[in-house]
Amino acid sequence: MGYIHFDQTKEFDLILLGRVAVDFNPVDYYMPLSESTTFKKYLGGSPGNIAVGMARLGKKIGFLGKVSDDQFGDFVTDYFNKEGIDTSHLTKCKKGEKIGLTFTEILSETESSILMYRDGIADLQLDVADIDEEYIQKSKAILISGTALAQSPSREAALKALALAKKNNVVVIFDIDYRPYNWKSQDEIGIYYSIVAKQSDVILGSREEFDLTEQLIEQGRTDEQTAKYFHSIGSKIVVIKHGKDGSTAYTNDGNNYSIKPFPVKLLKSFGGGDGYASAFLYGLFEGLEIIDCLELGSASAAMLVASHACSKDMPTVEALKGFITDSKKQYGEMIARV
Ligand SMILES: Nc1ncnc2c1ncn2[C@@H]1O[C@H](COP(=O)(O)OP(=O)(O)OP(=O)(O)O)[C@@H](O)[C@H]1O
Ligand SMILES: O=C(O)C[C@@H](O)[C@H](O)C(=O)CO
Repeated sequence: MGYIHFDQTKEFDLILLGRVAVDFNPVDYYMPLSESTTFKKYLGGSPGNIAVGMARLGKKIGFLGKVSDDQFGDFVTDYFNKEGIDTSHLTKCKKGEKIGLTFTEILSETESSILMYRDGIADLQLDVADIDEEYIQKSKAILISGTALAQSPSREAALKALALAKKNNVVVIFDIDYRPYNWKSQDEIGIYYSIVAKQSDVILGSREEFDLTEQLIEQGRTDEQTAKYFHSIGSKIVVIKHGKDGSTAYTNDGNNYSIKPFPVKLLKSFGGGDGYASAFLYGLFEGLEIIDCLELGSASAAMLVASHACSKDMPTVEALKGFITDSKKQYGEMIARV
């Protein structure tokens, strides 16, 4: 059943709004970051990773974002260009703002942390003047990444993009994407996350991220109560993730579909969410059944937590489907289906 109507006449499948950053993942991992000496550099930033993931899956992707006017800004822009992602609206800051740097600490297969350098950050300089209605009109959907709401002027830019998407019948996808670093207060998180979530067709987040979103609406909701609420005000699909315990998609016809993680040898515990989002959304654009979209998302997530990188290790359709086939051969057809 098609829960989301995408206008097939549009040039872009998805335009993402938010940060693109630079990840430095230690080569000498399974030790404290303070002891690591060697790192690999990758494009990073959750929406940046999702953009790469969806481009790898063959989707036509645009991006609304700001980067630094330096070699790292060039790196991510060139990377997007090589992946076929439109960078016409990925613009450079003019006052020396710096791109986000993410140093990851991989203590063990299951313990990781992320040290973010985000002072004077470029991506939060996205301005309402950068939000072009003609660009948004060209897309089936936009994805707003929650961290873009953390500070002005990016906050107002994201809200303008939201308003223009609604005005032009462009599907709105909200990846809640909570990163504490740039938020000034819990109240601001509740205010701005709820504004966007209430107007979104698809919402993706962990239970904790939905709790933050609902803190000024009603606290302590169950997943079912959360989904029912957002469906009652217009959301079509609510996806609630529970890490290694899997995830569930709630659709506005009252059905829900759950998926478990694919068994995989973990290398790191982060990056799964970006693989999950890119492959799940790919499935939606392909018009697949929700359970098939979830299976793709769960498989991509597993591939990402088993990899050293996020963006660089995003799978192609062939690799993703090969992983699923191999997993089912090894563990059984229902390995991830609940
Ligand atoms: N140990 C694991 N083995 C296999 N898959 C996993 C594991 N941990 C997480 N995943 C997959 O990754 C998905 C997303 O993970 P999680 O719920 O942590 O989202 P997230 O916090 O947004 O991820 P990220 O670390 O990218 O921000 C899970 O729903 C699951 O499918
Ligand atoms: O989202 C971030 O800013 C961190 C990313 O750069 C990093 O790749 C990650 O943790 C992805 O989930």
